[in-house]
Amino acid sequence: MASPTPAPEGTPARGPKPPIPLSVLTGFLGSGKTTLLNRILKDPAMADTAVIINEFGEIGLDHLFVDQAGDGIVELASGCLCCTIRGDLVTTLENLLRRLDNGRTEKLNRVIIETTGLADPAPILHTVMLHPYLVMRYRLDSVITLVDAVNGLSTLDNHEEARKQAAVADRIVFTKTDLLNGDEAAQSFDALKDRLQQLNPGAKRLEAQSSEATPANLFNAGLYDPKSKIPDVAAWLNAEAYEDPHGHHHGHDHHGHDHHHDHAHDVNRHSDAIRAFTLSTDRPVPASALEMFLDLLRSAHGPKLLRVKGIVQLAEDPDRPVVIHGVQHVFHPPATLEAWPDEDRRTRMVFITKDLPEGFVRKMFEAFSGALLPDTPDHQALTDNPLAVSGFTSPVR
Ligand SMILES: Nc1nc2c(ncn2[C@@H]2O[C@H](COP(=O)(O)OP(=O)(O)OP(=O)(O)O)[C@@H](O)[C@H]2O)c(=O)[nH]1
Repeated sequence: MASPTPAPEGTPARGPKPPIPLSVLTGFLGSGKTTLLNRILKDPAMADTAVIINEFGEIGLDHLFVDQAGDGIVELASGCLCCTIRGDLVTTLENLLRRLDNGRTEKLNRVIIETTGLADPAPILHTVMLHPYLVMRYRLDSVITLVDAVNGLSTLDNHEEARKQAAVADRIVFTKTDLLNGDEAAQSFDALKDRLQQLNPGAKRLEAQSSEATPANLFNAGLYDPKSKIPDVAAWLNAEAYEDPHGHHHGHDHHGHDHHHDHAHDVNRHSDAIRAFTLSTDRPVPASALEMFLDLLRSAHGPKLLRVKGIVQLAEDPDRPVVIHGVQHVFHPPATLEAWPDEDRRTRMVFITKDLPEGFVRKMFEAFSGALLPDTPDHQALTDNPLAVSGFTSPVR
């Protein structure tokens, strides 16, 4: 069993290699993952990609195979690599690095992990985020979720896993749009899009059959675009997309009924427990307050945080923003940027939560960041007695 090695032998002395972008391709059973992969792997922009899949038997990449190597990694005619998860994902990811470091593979531009149809992508992201070596060599790029335009709505209605897959996506790709015939199908597709808007307003949407489903549009959704020095934080966060298109302000709705979600019932009879919202403040946040906020949120409500992304202006170092990125209870090591990418220097965080109301997170953030509401315990009280936090769930929906 391979264990992480801090400095692989044979690494050229010219410093560490840039981390390899890693994307997760997910989508419900039969949603068209293999079909899309087969198509995009032929694109020259996908050269030197490695695809990790669960079972070869399931995937129709046979015609691309040319060479079966001992480590279970297969070289495709396109120059890409393909491997199954034979041991665990860590071993598979290490094997790819080993090939790169010992020169058996010359270049590795990208890794794509195709999940099984029923998988929750979070544990895959955790595997990389929690591993001290892998987190240095790979960087999380995008979660791409495929949604069947015909069956997607009923799949979302009936399967929790499908809702989670959609909620954590950076890209939502509609497949089988060619099968949408007639008014009824068109209406159902509109309802599907509305439903996804509720689950995950920030994800960019594409149609698999259209010319827009290119590698450039599917990938590079992460914070770091290798071509630009200053990361495009605004595109990564896409915080504007979380704003209510109907003009209701979430933040002013702490008490009683939440009309934003009421009108949503027209399209969403099932009242998803998944919520997407954004918090922002132009007041710099003390580093200790940020740490306590995230710690408390993570330790008390980790499983309910499907995805958290943010850029934070620290009181101690306001010119160098900190980027946070969490999936459930696991947070990526925070990254400090050398400068703000544009003139917007507000702290902005986007949340996709399950069974965790927006008002609760908002109040907790306001308490820690110092923007106190009159009826909110101050952050000193919260940290003196973290159990007190549960006390202010009651008035908030
Ligand atoms: N008409 C049409 N059929 C599609 C499209 N995408 C996929 N299919 C078909 O849908 C079926 C399932 O596609 P796959 O690519 O195998 O789906 P998958 O997500 O990899 O399936 P699993 O690995 O079983 O989860 C196949 O018969 C495909 O030919 C599409 O855009 N239009």
